[in-house]
Amino acid sequence: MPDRTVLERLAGGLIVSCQANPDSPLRDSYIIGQLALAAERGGAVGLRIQGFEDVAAVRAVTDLPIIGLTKTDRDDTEVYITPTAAEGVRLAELGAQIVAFDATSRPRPEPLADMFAAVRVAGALVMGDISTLDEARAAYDHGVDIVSTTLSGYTPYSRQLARADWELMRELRDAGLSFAAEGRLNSPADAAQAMGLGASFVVVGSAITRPDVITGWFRQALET
Ligand SMILES: CC(=O)N[C@H](C=O)[C@@H](O)[C@H](O)[C@H](O)COP(=O)(O)O
Repeated sequence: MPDRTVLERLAGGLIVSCQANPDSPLRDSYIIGQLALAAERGGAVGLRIQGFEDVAAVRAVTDLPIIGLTKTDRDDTEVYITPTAAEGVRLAELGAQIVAFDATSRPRPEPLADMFAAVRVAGALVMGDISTLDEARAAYDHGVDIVSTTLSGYTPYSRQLARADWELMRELRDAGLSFAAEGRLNSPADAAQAMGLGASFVVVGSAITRPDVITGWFRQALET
């Protein structure tokens, strides 16, 4: 059975997403492991890690809780974050205590409830990456342990914002639904604001672990 106390370990804390796109110079599992160690040194209470190799590499260097996911391009669906139960189970076997799934309302290859159940049997909790309040409600109906605002702006029907989706966070809070805040939290002030809006914990990626993206922010600021 999954260890539910992992959510208590994460509560109120910072989870750092250590991911590198295939075209990034940082795309190397050793480097991802080093980014994870740097995040731990800075006080992260958990890590969000993409792909089997990176989850294994990070598990080998730290005991921090891992939220694992895959990013899989498929011809038959728009869903790309952990689209199948088999991927989720493998992530759990490699040491992810929480597996993140796309929990949007888009057509998917396998039913959410089945994927959640399979991952639980493998010993991990499930996070539902959502883009709207309705998707969060549906994810809880299907038995999710926590939802994350990850996919706001990444479905055509959700708010398309250049900043974090504070409105979605307020909606989740007002509906009494536990949530992780994630997506475009690009400064310490953003992270603190998300906690102030009732997030259980916050997940930050680009602003900490994507120097190519951060460099672009600075370059743009100099151009204007
Ligand atoms: C939409 C999607 O695929 N998000 C991914 C989910 O794991 C990551 O690429 C993000 O970096 C992560 O969600 C953190 O967000 P931000 O990098 O904005 O702090």
